[in-house]
Amino acid sequence: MAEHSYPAMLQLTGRRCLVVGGGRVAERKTAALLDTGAFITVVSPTLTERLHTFVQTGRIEWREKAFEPEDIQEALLVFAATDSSEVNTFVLEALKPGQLINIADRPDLSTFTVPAQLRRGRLLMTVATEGASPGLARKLVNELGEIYDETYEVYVDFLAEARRIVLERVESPHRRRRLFKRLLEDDFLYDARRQEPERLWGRFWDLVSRNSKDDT
Ligand SMILES: C[C@@]1(CC(=O)O)c2cc3[nH]c(cc4nc(cc5[nH]c(cc(n2)[C@H]1CCC(=O)O)[C@@](C)(CC(=O)O)[C@@H]5CCC(=O)O)C(CC(=O)O)=C4CCC(=O)O)c(CCC(=O)O)c3CC(=O)O
Ligand SMILES: NC(=O)C1=CN([C@@H]2O[C@H](COP(=O)(O)OP(=O)(O)OC[C@H]3O[C@@H](n4cnc5c(N)ncnc54)[C@H](O)[C@@H]3O)[C@@H](O)[C@H]2O)C=CC1
Repeated sequence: MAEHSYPAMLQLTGRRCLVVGGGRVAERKTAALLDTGAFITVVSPTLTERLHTFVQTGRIEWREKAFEPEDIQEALLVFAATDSSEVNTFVLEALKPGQLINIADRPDLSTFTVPAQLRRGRLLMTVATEGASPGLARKLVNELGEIYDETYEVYVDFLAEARRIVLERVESPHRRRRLFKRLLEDDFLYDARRQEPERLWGRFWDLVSRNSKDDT
């Protein structure tokens, strides 16, 4: 039986991440780390223009040199993204217990691969093919982007706040479940799409007041 990868959302605030290489692939992996709160170090004699701007704006640290095993230090995630498979394997050999590695040209030796992603605020959709076809992952994410437009950022924020209020005000688990289900019906999404917060919240409060009566 084939062994499949396990999906997980990593919280990287305050953790160290090391990117080895400063080309196109390293740039993409680094860009995806920027808003995670991780400390990002890039080790490479050269950088793309975009990586240079990340250095200039203080978003990443740059060690302008070839990779050495000491660079690994206490990084949780390590990305070996140079154009030399020998260097990438050298990075793997320097890995210490507990560190996770992504090797750009060797998915078979990697502890994790990176899926294609579409973000709408707190909503994240990812597509992975376990290395079978990164292009397909990208294509499907582009298709998802057409269906799940920017409205979803507002909508997910609304759902989060609405959920918090329901948890605070409605005691009966049965009523809560019914409300959560009701909130996912399309009329709320349509209100979010029309950018009419008053109408959206009006509908919500109306629903809550009807459903929290006689609550025991
Ligand atoms: C295993 C994996 C390891 C990893 O990197 O995590 C891996 C491996 C390899 N990719 C290769 C090629 C390309 N990869 C892309 C693009 C992406 N690659 C990504 C992920 C992954 N790529 C992981 C598997 C993900 C999965 O399947 O679920 C994405 C989804 C995420 C990201 O990188 O952030 C990002 C798209 C998202 C976006 O654009 O937003 C493009 C297109 C382009 O560059 O424009 C090309 C060129 C076209 C082509 O070849 O298809 C090669 C051959 C290199 C060579 O020819 O030597 C290897 C090595 C091999 O297959 O052995
Ligand atoms: N996983 C993925 O998504 C993809 C992986 N690839 C693979 O990734 C490799 C890298 O691709 P690109 O970024 O396009 O290459 P690139 O040629 O743009 O960049 C390579 C970078 O590695 C740096 N480098 C070289 N030797 C180094 C060393 N000893 N220590 C530190 N840095 C060093 C270079 O200075 C350069 O910045 C490709 O050779 C290919 O095998 C290619 C496309 C997508």
